[in-house]
Amino acid sequence: MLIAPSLLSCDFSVFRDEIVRIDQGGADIMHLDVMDGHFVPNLTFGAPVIKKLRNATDKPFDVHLMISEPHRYINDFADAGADIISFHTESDSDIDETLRLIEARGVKPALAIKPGTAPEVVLPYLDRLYMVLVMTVEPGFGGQSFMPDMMDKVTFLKKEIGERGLSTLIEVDGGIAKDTIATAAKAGVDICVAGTAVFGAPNAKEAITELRALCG
Ligand SMILES: O=C(CO)[C@H](O)[C@H](O)COP(=O)(O)O
Ligand SMILES: [Fe+2]
Repeated sequence: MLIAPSLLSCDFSVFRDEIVRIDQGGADIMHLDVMDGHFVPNLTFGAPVIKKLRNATDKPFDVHLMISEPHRYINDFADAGADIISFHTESDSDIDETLRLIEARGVKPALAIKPGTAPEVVLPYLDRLYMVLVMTVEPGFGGQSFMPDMMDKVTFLKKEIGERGLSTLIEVDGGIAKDTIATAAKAGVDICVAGTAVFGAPNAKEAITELRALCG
């Protein structure tokens, strides 16, 4: 299991130091939540901020776009140093065109689905995807409760990935904590995003170590 702390819950007044802290704490991937106040009712940061932070770590930058028109900004996030770009199937952008923009930049493409979205929507694109992001809360805010019934989507997608002989990864995002991560691990999740569970803990390194250990 790879642990991807969500910087959404970090202390933004020392954003760079927070990245260094979780890098040294054993984070595998840096999860960066981009929100536009339109696709979701919250605003965070964009490509210029990510670009300035890119040299704080060598770990991959996993950019989760919660924006209405992701296709308009793919080049900006690629220029900023994104390693993985996830965008939502529920956005207004054409999925095929947006994937092509990501592929053209050599960035790893991922599709994200909200809790109300059926996993079947990603199937036509599965063989092009590095990862599928299954949301386990409604996107927009950290600190919400994990939705265990989303694991049915993980099981469904893992089966499809296996049958097609693909290596597409499954990431879950929202409410991952000490009491929920084993459920995700059992379902076959490859990457767990954790915001509150890492940044709300007294010691981020211990929190990351404990989360990983709970996966068995
Ligand atoms: O995409 C997100 C919210 O839309 C965040 O990545 C997610 O909520 C992480 O926070 P937490 O672990 O506190 O639930
Ligand atoms: Fe996220």
